[in-house]
Amino acid sequence: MIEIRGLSKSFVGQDGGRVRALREVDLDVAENEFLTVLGPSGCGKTTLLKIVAGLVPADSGEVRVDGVPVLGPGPDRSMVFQNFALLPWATVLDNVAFGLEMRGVGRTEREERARSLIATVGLAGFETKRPAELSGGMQQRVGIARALAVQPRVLLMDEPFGAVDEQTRRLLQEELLSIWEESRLTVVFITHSMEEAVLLGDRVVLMSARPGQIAEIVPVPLERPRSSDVGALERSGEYVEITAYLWDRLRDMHHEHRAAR
Ligand SMILES: Nc1ncnc2c1ncn2[C@@H]1O[C@H](COP(=O)(O)OP(=O)(O)OP(=O)(O)O)[C@@H](O)[C@H]1O
Repeated sequence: MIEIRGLSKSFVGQDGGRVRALREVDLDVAENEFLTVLGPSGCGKTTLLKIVAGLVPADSGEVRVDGVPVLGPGPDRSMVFQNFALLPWATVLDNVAFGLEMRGVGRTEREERARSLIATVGLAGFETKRPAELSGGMQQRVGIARALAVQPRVLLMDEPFGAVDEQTRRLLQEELLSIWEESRLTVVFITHSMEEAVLLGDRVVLMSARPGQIAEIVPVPLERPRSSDVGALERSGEYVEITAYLWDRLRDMHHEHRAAR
């Protein structure tokens, strides 16, 4: 469904030097797949996601969604950001309905859809609050509802649970899993957590640093649905084994990177 071919991207750093963020990345994401992306800091994960979102142009290569080249942002793809990126002056309801308003959906319909999604993410009753009145976890629930409001086919999530406490993170993981299990969404999810990558993903993409390339793709053959008993899953031998394998690979990559410098 998402085809990424030969994607390269460089930036000019503050010292005027060139930073190669991505080099010749090829990746396919299947329809309804939950793909997680893991890699050392600065390996180009966010850049990759932003190029798929159409927010940043690639230097070379291309991204296609259902065969159509990505030339900019589109209603088929929604992004969820680590720092929530909500409109501070707008209510929860208006934040969630914002994308629909931009697309010209009438007030009654957009408010109806927004209310239903606010309930889905567990925030019924908070429609008139503003972001500053909410906890980080609640703000990210708004971020997820806002992304889902436009009924995208692809959800692009950039470390969405990186800024919330551990307990909230667990709840949000379970909620995201159940939303995804009931939908036909395709998800690309960036994380720093090996555990999160395994818990959520059908496959884990391991990226290596400078320039960012795909080092390996690790399948996660754990049973679905996973939302009902995350605790049991985390105690299973398979889960522990895959997580340990990811750590071995990341540690090797870290040592190789240090040796090459
Ligand atoms: N707009 C920009 N201008 C200059 N350099 C940039 C820009 N955006 C990203 N970079 C550089 O490109 C490289 C990849 O950045 P990117 O944010 O994609 O990595 P990341 O893997 O998401 O990092 P992290 O895990 O720390 O969020 C980094 O070296 C970063 O400093």
